[in-house]
Amino acid sequence: MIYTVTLNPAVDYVVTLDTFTPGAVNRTKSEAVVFGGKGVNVSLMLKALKTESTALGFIAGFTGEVIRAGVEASGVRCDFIALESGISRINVKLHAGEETEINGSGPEIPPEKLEFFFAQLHALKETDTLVLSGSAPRSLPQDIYARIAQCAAEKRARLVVDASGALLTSTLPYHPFLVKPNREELSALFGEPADTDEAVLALAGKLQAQGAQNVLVSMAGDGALLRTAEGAVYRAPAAKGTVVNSVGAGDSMVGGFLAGYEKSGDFAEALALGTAAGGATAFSVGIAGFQKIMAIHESVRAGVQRIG
Ligand SMILES: Nc1ncnc2c1ncn2[C@@H]1O[C@H](COP(=O)(O)OP(=O)(O)O)[C@@H](O)[C@H]1O
Ligand SMILES: O=P(O)(O)OC[C@H]1O[C@](O)(COP(=O)(O)O)[C@@H](O)[C@@H]1O
Repeated sequence: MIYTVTLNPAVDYVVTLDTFTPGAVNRTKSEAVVFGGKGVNVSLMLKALKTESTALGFIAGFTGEVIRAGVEASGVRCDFIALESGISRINVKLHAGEETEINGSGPEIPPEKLEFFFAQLHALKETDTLVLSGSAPRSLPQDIYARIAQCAAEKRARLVVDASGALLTSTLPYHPFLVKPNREELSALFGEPADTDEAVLALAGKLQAQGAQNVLVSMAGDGALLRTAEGAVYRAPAAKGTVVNSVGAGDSMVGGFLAGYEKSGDFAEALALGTAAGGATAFSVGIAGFQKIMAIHESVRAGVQRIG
């Protein structure tokens, strides 16, 4: 079973405006509400690709209940822990020429609820995959990702991490099967530019030297690069289409990659499906559905190349 962990799920409020003027009253042109948080999005994409998963994490208040109901209605099994106070985040995604995001910090998670979460993880098995994605609410200890990663390692479950900064690096000693930074996150991790394929691959190699197995670097409209544990390098072109809302594209790439890898055990296939899934979501308001992904899958797949 694939388990996704979203310590900090969110309702994403996606608004478009012709122009955005700070300090003034701005009126929207369109608005939409979608359920988000990185692990939740991975589960939604896995479902779209007919791959089962269970969504874990913490929800709170009316927004938490909306997230649970929405995710369950999509057919994803949820085992969220409900908090007794606070609300799950409402993250604002502003589209006014460029994309601006305002992400909340999330509700307080009391120690007993955290203990309950670790008890859930205790049931992990060697055949399971644990996907650890997104930020952690401020109330959680700084080593939270390391502790979860250690738990997965003890159970010999496959670990996948999509997070930034110290949250990501703290998991590397536990040898995650896959990490998926985007180009900006990769550059920020090392304080070095990641503006060419060579630079990206060199930094991906540094992540491997610190313990990561396979490194998938998403590069938005420039596609993606994968450096495998064996040192093979694959490049995928970005899908062609009109961008509607690229929020969730990275999570969709992780979901697509895992669905592709589960089905084929082949990195090129996994990369192709991940890239198609990411593109299809960028061309949609929320997480893309099966038809939209399949419509671009073949052309992306034909463009995937082994370059090293
Ligand atoms: N503008 C775009 N055109 C085509 N594909 C895109 C676009 N934006 C994202 N994607 C696809 O989704 C993947 C993940 O997007 P990216 O923006 O890099 O991730 P994140 O959301 O984590 O920042 C990319 O590698 C690409 O395959
Ligand atoms: O946990 P974080 O880092 O604040 O990110 C949460 C946000 O990320 C998203 O999951 C989208 O992530 P990506 O665009 O990286 O795929 C949103 O749905 C959510 O609002």
